[in-house]
Amino acid sequence: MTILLADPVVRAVRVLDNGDPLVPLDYALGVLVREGLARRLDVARALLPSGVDLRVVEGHRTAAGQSAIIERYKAELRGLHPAADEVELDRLSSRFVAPLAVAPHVAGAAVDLTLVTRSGAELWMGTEVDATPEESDGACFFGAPVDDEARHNRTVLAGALAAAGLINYPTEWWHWSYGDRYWALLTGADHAVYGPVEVPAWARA
Ligand SMILES: C[C@@H](N)C(=O)N[C@H](C)C(=O)O
Repeated sequence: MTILLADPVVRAVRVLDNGDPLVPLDYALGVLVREGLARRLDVARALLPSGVDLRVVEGHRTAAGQSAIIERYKAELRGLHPAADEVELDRLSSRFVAPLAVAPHVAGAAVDLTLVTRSGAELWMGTEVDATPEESDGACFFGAPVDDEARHNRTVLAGALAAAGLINYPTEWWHWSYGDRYWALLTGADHAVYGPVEVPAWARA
């Protein structure tokens, strides 16, 4: 059964931040991630079939950016589920966006990504990156019944990223992380190694 990011077991995981800095990815303009994650993405890239590469769409996200996505999506959910209380809204929204307290992107520990050919064409994955459960009728879930091409490409993506030490958030085929609380919970690590981190001065506009 999928553990959602709103589940209290995620928040209960300890964080002992190892202080890895945020670093830019030279193959993804404007994207910052923790150094340990960047190294693992390099490993994953090397494991991909010839002619296929990662397109990293997003890495570190500010707390304000995370909160804005939460508020926007919760407003949509309130319209769709007028009888839902706040606990249920938190649960539903965490299928698509993490609660701020445990947000992997805010820790620089997560990437949203897909696969591209050498010429930059995106491979078919069954949905666009960031399609909500409602927009995609559930096809955004990694294990959803998608067509053979999308299943093959999701399997290639997962094979490289999992071998490099990342874990997937099962409600989003494109979301992978290393070092955050969710990663620690799923891998059985004693603690998370990345907590919330600010954008360094050198990277601010
Ligand atoms: C909003 C979506 N792109 C995303 O990043 N979701 C994950 C679960 C997150 O908020 O960490």
